[in-house]
Amino acid sequence: MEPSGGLRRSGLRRSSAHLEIDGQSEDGEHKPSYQTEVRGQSSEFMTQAMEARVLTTPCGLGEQGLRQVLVDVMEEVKQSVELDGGGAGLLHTLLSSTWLQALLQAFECLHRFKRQSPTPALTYASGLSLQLLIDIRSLSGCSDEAKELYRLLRRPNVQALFSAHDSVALRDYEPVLPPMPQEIPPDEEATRTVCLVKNKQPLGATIKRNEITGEIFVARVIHGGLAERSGLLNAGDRILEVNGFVVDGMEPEQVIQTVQARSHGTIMFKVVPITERPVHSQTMLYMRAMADYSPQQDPSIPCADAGMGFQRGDVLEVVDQSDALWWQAKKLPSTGGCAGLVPSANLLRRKQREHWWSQPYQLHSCTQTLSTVEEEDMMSIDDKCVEADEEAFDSVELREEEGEFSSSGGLYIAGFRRSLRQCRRRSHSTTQPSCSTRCPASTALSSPYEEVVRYQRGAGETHRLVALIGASGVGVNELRRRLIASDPDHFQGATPHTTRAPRSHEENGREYNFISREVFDNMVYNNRFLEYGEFQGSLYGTSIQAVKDVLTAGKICVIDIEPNAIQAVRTHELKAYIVFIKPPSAERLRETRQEAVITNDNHANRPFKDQDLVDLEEASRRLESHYCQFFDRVMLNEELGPSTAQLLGAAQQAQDLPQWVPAAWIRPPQES
Ligand SMILES: Nc1ncnc2c1ncn2[C@@H]1O[C@H](COP(=O)(O)OP(=O)(O)OP(=O)(O)O)[C@@H](O)[C@H]1O
Repeated sequence: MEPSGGLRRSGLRRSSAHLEIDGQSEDGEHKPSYQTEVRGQSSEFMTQAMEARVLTTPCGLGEQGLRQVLVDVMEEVKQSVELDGGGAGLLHTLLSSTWLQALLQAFECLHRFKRQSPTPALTYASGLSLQLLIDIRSLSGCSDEAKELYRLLRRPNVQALFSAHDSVALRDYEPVLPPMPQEIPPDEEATRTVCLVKNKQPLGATIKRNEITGEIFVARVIHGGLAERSGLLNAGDRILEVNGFVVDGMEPEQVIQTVQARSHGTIMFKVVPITERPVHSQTMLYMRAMADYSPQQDPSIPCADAGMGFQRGDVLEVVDQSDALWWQAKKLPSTGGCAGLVPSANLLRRKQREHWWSQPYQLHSCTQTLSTVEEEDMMSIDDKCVEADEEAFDSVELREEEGEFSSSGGLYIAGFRRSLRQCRRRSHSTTQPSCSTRCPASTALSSPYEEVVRYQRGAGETHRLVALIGASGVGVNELRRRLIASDPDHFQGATPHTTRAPRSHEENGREYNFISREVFDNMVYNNRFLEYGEFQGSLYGTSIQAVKDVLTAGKICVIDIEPNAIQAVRTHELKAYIVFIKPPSAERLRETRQEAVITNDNHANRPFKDQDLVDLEEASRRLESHYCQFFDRVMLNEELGPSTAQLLGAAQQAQDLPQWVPAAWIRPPQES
């Protein structure tokens, strides 16, 4: 029981029933009030019965006494017990408890004493009379009244009266309080009865056992769960009983079974609350998962049922980071339910390193054989391309270019050169191919979560770069070309650089920026390229500046990239919106790609074969499975018309609607 100074009337509330017994004397003086907490849900009729009782109880407790109020309450509770086995029974047990009765007796005793106790007029009357006698004698000429007072004070009977007064005033007349009942366990007053009403939802708390003492504790309270919402159970509380069963020495599983025995209805815990409650600071932290996690496959999770699985790309709202190892989070879009346990960034990184239980999307090629095999796969395709007739590529390039001129009414759309696309397959990202930075996968390993924030481009800001990515042959370039052609004043590609000599029809700065190998090398050295590569002895690359030129001209820059360039475009200044172009099913591919041509085999520009469709599906699946966490949008390229319209919508939404972006993009440049 803890005193409180409020003036509340007693009552049981409907959903979180407090029994509050307050006092106010008839003369309006505040009396100490006592509050016993029995939270939980009492039944409707109990609530009404108690509230009715309260309303008819006179305010002043002086005459009737607290115990009388309690006796009345108990009488009503007794009648309700037969009707309601939950809340009423609990309240009856509480009000009948010996310790509560003893405390109320002590309270009444003190209350009576405070009202009736005589208080001395002076603490030392003899001393004051002596002082007066001395003062009067020291006067040179005193009045008759002063002489009279002097005579009175010197009388032996008056002196005896003062002396008697002083000895009475000095004595201690504190009341003797009734003894506390012997049978109360010493720590009984430190326990709390917590009553929660379960309605088929989980309790939202985990428990642990002290292996030495066998004591059971609340290990963690899950955010948004029943226990957390009640505010009555805290991590560190020691559980003594569950529904009347003593739990000390029980296996945690047995305790859980006892709790789970009731899928709904009242569960009563007797707990010793933790003395120092942890301070919860509400965090508004959002993280994009850069790794997959499955609690069911993680033997180290403290409670798999409380765990929450996620996949790369999921955005998590982290609601509790108080535990260094296990955070609590909700997956967005959140339906407002219970949070789940997820490994902290450090723990997940450690697990990824161990990686014996999980499948991180792509371990770095230094450490994982699979990745190496896949890379070799791609290289072998590359080699085949290189072996193909050089003239074939040149003629394709020329034809494309002519097509672009004619289809766009004299408009030239840069950046579609076949040779550039071919050279990409052995390309480099802007960061030099050091082992740790070359592929985005390595970054994800060091950072399994990426903090994200909601971002919407401001009116005066440049547009976000739109970067398309997809397996070769899926239609990335076809869609990009159609998007730009649909509104060339609004969309534009970035003009690539090459060391190749210009052809007769080519203009510097239109098809390519033609530069010397020396200049190209210098640009590579200074990290000026998003990606670059070599094809048939010439270097090709897309520079950051070429993209920025389009953006600063107020247009939306649309480029296509290889996975190696993902990291290079995900920057504060480009804020790339990455669209993954996905093929439809093999059957739909066959139907829609009747007129399509492919250039990723020994032959350039030949019709799709069945095996091409199978390969395309497989390459696309691999690409998605490795890099999906970086995709802002996944788009199916089924039929060209609707797909172009869909891409147009996505590119526009990237500029106009709020999107999750890495928090580092939004922070001031020096912090990112
Ligand atoms: N939705 C579609 N329906 C029919 N044909 C399509 C569709 N999308 C693309 N194509 C055709 O498929 C072929 C390959 O497309 P595209 O050249 O755009 O592929 P890509 O993804 O850029 O790959 P690469 O860089 O290897 O050429 C082209 O002939 C293109 O016209």
